[in-house]
Amino acid sequence: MAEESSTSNAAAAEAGAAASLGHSVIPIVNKLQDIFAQLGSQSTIELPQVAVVGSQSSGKSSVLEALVGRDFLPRGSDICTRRPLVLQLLQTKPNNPNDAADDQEWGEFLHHPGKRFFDFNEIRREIQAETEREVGVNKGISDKQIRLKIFSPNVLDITLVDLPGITKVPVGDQPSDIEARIRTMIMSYIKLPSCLILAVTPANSDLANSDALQIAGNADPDGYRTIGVITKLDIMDRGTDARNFLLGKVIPLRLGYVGVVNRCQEDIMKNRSIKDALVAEEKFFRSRPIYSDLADRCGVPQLAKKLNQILVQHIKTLLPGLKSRISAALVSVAKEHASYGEITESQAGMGALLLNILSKYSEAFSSMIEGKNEEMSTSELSGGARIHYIFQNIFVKSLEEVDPCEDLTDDDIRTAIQNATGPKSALFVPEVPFEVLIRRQIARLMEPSFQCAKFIYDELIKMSHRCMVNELQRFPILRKRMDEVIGNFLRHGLQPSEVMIGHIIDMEMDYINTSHPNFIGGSKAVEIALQQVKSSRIATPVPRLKDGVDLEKAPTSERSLKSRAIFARSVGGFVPDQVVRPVPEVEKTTTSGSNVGSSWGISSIFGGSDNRSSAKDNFISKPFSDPVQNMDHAFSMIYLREPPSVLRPSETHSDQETIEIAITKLLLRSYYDIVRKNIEDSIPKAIMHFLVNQTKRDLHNVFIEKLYRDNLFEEMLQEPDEIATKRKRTRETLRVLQQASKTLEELPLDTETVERGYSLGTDQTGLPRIHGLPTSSMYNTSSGSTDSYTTSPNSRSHYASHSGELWSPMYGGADSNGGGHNFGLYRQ
Ligand SMILES: Nc1nc2c(ncn2[C@@H]2O[C@H](COP(=O)(O)OP(=O)(O)OP(=O)(O)O)[C@@H](O)[C@H]2O)c(=O)[nH]1
Repeated sequence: MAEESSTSNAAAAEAGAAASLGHSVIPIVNKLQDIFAQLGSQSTIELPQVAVVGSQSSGKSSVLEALVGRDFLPRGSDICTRRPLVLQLLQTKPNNPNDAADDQEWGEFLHHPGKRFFDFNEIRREIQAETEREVGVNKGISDKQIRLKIFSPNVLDITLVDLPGITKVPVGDQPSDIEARIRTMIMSYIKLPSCLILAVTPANSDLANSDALQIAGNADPDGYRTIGVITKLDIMDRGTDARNFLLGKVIPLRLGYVGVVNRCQEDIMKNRSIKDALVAEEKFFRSRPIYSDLADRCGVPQLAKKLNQILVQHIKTLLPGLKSRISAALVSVAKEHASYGEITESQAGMGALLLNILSKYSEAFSSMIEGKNEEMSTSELSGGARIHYIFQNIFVKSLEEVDPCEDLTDDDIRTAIQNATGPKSALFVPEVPFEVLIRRQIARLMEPSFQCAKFIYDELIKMSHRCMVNELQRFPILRKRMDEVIGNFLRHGLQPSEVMIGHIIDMEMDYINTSHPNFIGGSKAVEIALQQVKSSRIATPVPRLKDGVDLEKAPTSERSLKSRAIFARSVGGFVPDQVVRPVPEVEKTTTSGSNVGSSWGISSIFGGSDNRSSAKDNFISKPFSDPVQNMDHAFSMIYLREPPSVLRPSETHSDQETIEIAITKLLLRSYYDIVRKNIEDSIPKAIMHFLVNQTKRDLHNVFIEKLYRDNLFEEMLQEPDEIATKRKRTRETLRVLQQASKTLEELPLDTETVERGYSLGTDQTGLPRIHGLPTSSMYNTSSGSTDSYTTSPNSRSHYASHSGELWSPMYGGADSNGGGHNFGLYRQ
């Protein structure tokens, strides 16, 4: 007898713990929270909140209390919960597990910040008082929350909500629409997809009319997050039982039902403890054979188990994300740790390390240029690709866009042509001005070519800075010295490439190869120029050119020109600066018109008059000073005007000049194209050869020559203190992450292990180990004894088939019967 009672006490103690909500999940959650903390993230595991709903006095607060395992909620036969109570359970971590003070549990209300309530009876009184402060003493209700935090080392971080019960008839201070108001209030909590609903219905009422199931059905029509709780099984009408309710035969529910027996009002008056109540509950079910085959759906521990299963499912859904975060963190921390390297103190070791760094740097630099860099970016161009871009998209493209005649006005060309012929009237194609002008244009290519080399140089400098950034972090002195060496080396590499660029452009300017097969040549240029002028004349409404010449009237000349690669020309008259003497329009037209008309073409070689002479006539305003005539004072002197300091060609173009200009432009463009192609090809080659490839080839040697000195090892491999600290810190983070990853791998998330309860510890190796606890159920502690009733797999499948439950928890389907569980309660 004595033995039986001690067994019963032990069972009661264990039941208290086992019945608590989340008891068996706490170790998993704790471990996961630790992992989050190790990852340095603020985020924690968010568990779904649990709300109890049901009609007034159905036993909601009693169920919640039993799940929490502490008496602290006002309960009574009358309306008790009149404001929503949001109860946040928060786990405290004992600083010292051996210190009893660390085991303390207390409550804190939002409306009493900072005040700790260690006496749970006082918490109950404060809930009552706070309710009354808001809604008076006469049964009034309010949707204004009371927020209470319970701190305890033995709870799971979860939020529970106790809601006012549904009532139909207003009493006391209740408004006439009390039912609608309460329903709206309840819905605002249970409609949240993350809310688990405990739909509480007393067994002594009609389940088909259950307010709880009705409102839960509205919020969760698929039943993925609603558990039916049948209370007061002990006060059912004699001769009735709740079997059909529990089996889901009255109203099927996906997550099923759990029947419970809480303390009656008398128990409350007598201050019966929850532990005792759990023992009494167990006795109740044990003494009712009608429930013997429904062991998995009878009793508060079973309700806690069901909730635990759902929480496990929830945690399972979080794991993949957590795992990938840990893996990512592991990779980056491992890399960072490797970048801090190991400490080397011997001279030989330092030499080898330095040599290794210099070689790796040179290789990394070459790889960057060649595009073989391991850490190749996919978001932007880097290394060699940027060099290619500078050559092709900047240098070549800019050159292609250049028009060699762009900054040459017709007047410039005309002036050049006239200057080139000197005092004579030139007869043939203006070759000299072409060469002068093309040289000027080729010279323009010098600057962009130098610029291109500078861009590549800058690019190489940038690349050198990006090389081995992490690895060299620990050796700032070496990094600085290497930057100096490579900077000097690149600067020296720039010089020969610039010299070469100068040569290439000079070569192009030095010899204008008019025999180049791609050059248009004089005759073709003449032909095209004539066509151009002709078609432009046709296009213009005025049939005559500005100087009054109709080219159609010169067919012979054209033919002659077409047949020859050169053509004769008649130089347009020089007109002095307009300031000197403006030429009347009529006079100009007549002069040049007759000129061109007669001198255009081959015929003009022999018969053409020189414009300059006619122009000259215009300038004569004073008699020529002659010594003979000077003697004769009877005659007035003829004075020539001083030639103007600046002479410009006349404003008007002769027809011939127009063609000459067109020809010159054609020749310029054609030859420029040839040069441009050469430059576009040879400048990048020169830069690659003298600067880029030279650097690649010789960098390693230069490093060795400049930096690999016995007496420099120590100085260059000097590490800042901060690196040593970082190395230590990352080593620790790495260890923690490895452990977290291993813990995660070993988390026993199969339902069976979780239900049985387990704890995670650390073995001597520092790695986590898992203990299976004997059991989380009070009912099979004495397995093998006659009091232990284990449900056989057969019997489980039997009642499963009768259950009418569609077990598929909100986080993705698990079998509520949890094949292989050992939760048998009662003798069959
Ligand atoms: N006999 C018996 N009485 C119970 C049981 N559950 C609750 N009671 C009693 O029923 C009354 C109401 O319980 P509460 O837990 O306050 O019910 P509630 O649904 O929270 O009530 P309100 O918040 O007022 O809506 C109390 O007197 C409880 O002691 C049970 O399983 N058996």
